[in-house]
Amino acid sequence: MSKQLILALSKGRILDETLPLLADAGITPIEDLGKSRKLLFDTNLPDVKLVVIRATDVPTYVQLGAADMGVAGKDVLLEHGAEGLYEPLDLNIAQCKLMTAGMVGAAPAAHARRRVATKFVNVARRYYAEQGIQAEVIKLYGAMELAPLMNLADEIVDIVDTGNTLRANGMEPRELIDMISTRLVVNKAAMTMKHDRIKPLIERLSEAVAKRRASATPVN
Ligand SMILES: Nc1ncnc2c1ncn2[C@@H]1O[C@H](COP(=O)(O)OP(=O)(O)OP(=O)(O)O)[C@@H](O)[C@H]1O
Ligand SMILES: O=P(O)(O)OC[C@H]1O[C@H](OP(=O)(O)OP(=O)(O)O)[C@H](O)[C@@H]1O
Repeated sequence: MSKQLILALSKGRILDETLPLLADAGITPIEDLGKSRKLLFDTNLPDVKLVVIRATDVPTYVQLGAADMGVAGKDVLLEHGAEGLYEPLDLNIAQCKLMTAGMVGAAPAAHARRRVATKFVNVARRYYAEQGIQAEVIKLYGAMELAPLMNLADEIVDIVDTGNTLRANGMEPRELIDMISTRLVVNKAAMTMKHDRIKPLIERLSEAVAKRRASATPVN
C-alpha cells in the first residue's frame, strides 16, 4: 500500500462546501478544481492527493482501496452499502431528508402494491419491505418528481430539502426514511495501514466541523 493518501471528493453540490472544511484541516488543492478538466489534483501536502468524481462513485473508490478516504452523502452510502468502509465523521453539510412522496391528495391505501420511482433502489426495496408494503421499484436517474405526474409511478423515494421541487410539481412529502448529511468515509485497510496519517486528518476535520457548528449557533 503506497504512503500517499488519496481523498475522493464528490463533485456537484457537496464540493463547494467540502473545500473550506479541507482548508481548515490544512489541505488545499494547488489549483482551482472548478477551472480544470483534471480529475486528480495535488495539494499543498506532498503526500495527499484529491480525486473529484461523481458522488455515486465515491464509495466504490474507497471500498476497493483506490482512494483511502472519501466524502459522500449518507444517501449514497445507504444505497451503496457500508462493507469495507468506516464512517468516522459527519461533516454536517448538504443536510436534507430521504423521503417518500406522492401527488397531493393521492395517498395510496396502506398495504396496496405501489409503483415506486427512485434512483435509490436498494434503499427503497429495504424500506418498503420493512413496512410490509409490496412495491415495484422503478430505477430512474433524475427528475423523479416527473414520474407520478406522468403516471409512471404512484410514489417516489427522493431527497427533500426545502420541499420546493415537490410543491412545484403538485406533490407532497409522505414518510421520512432517513436524515441525510455528508460523511467522511475511510477504507478499513487504510485505516490500519496508514493510521498515523489518517487519524490526525480526521481530528483536524472534526475540529473544522465543530468550529463551523459553533459559529453557526445563534447566541441568545
Ligand atoms: N436539495 C438538496 N439539498 C441538500 N442536499 C442535497 C440536495 N440534493 C442532494 N443533496 C445531497 O448532495 C449530494 C450530492 O448531490 P448532487 O445533486 O450534487 O449529486 P447527484 O446529482 O445526486 O449525483 P450524480 O450526478 O452522481 O447523480 C447527495 O448525495 C445528497 O447527499
Ligand atoms: O426540496 P428541494 O429543496 O426542492 O430539493 C430537492 C431536490 O434536490 C435534488 O435534486 P437536484 O437539485 O440535485 O437535481 P437532480 O434532479 O439533478 O438530482 C433532489 O433530487 C430533489 O429533486
